[in-house]
Amino acid sequence: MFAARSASGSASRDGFDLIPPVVGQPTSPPPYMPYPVPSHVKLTDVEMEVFRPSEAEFGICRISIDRQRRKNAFRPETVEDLIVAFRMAEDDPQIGCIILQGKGKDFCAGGDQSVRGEGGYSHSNSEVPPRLKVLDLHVQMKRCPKPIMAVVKGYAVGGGHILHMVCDITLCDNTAVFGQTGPRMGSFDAGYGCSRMARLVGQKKARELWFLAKFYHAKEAADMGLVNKVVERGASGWGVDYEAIKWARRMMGNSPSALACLKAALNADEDGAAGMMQLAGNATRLYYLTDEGKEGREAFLAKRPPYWRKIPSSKL
Ligand SMILES: CC(C)(COP(=O)(O)OP(=O)(O)OC[C@H]1O[C@@H](n2cnc3c(N)ncnc32)[C@H](O)[C@@H]1OP(=O)(O)O)[C@@H](O)C(=O)NCCC(=O)NCCSC(=O)CCC(=O)c1ccccc1C(=O)O
Repeated sequence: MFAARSASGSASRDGFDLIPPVVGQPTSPPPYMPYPVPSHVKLTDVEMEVFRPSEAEFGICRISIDRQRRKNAFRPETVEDLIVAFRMAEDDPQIGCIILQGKGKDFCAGGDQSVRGEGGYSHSNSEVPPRLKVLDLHVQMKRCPKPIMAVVKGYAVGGGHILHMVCDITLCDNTAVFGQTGPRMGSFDAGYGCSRMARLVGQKKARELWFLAKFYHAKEAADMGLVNKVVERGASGWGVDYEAIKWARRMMGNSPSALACLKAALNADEDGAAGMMQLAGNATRLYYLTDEGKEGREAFLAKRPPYWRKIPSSKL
């Protein structure tokens, strides 16, 4: 039961107190288990894990880029693994929230420059000129109906910085460093790398980030609106991982369909007709559940005219 509302109101009475306490202590690694990846799926550059806080809750799927020798820079195979991993997490009805992180000390140092050839990134199966397909991954992440949260430690630069910006929420610890390097490296992202950034930090600041290609520490990034919360790393280094579990449980305690529709709505203006289509798809999905939607299907299958007037909701 809720306590009686005080005259002045209270920010702590927002329902969070109804969620059971956080599991585990930040002195040991968070209790993720290997995700049950089917045997026909081979992930070489990405690790998938799962943590379900309790039987009553959805699970959190944690997707980690694992190329630590190159500061988790992504090559074409990494992007393909991420596309597969996000698809699995999105389609899994047991999963309520997805976390994207880098394994080890860094989030991601962008596109792997050592496999970048004359026309793009070399890959045996790629078209000519080769490309990273990372823009396809960005679109997939934005279309995913589940919240995606970036957990950033160390460098999130170049294409790695864009990956965190495309996520719905970003948490980081005080080791995090953010920035674009493209203009120094002979690269740029004129897609979400520009439009999303300008929406997050404003046009002037976005131009500063791209034109100067500077790096920014966690607090500066948070002050600019790139980051939701900076968490003290703590002695163990797991501080932000436990905070991420807390945020995920908080989101997963809310209505999944409400979150999916809100995500689509918040993306809609940036994504033009494709964004409206995503939002509209949710409306059609909900409509299928109405008596009116069912009557249309039943009438067709019974080879009779639909009888709309028997349904009160047809007055709309
Ligand atoms: C991140 C650094 C500042 C870290 O510096 P430091 O701590 O000193 O570590 P290093 O010794 O430099 O790094 C250790 C080790 O990792 C290798 N490495 C780091 N980053 C990369 C990388 N991006 N590619 C390949 N290898 C990398 C480094 O060489 C070291 O290896 P050794 O063998 O020990 O020498 C610093 O590392 C740094 O500045 N890194 C580069 C950051 C960067 O510029 N990233 C790429 C930007 S371009 C991009 O991301 C592509 C964007 C993209 O994909 C795209 C987007 C939109 C449309 C199209 C595309 C597209 O298809 O291109």
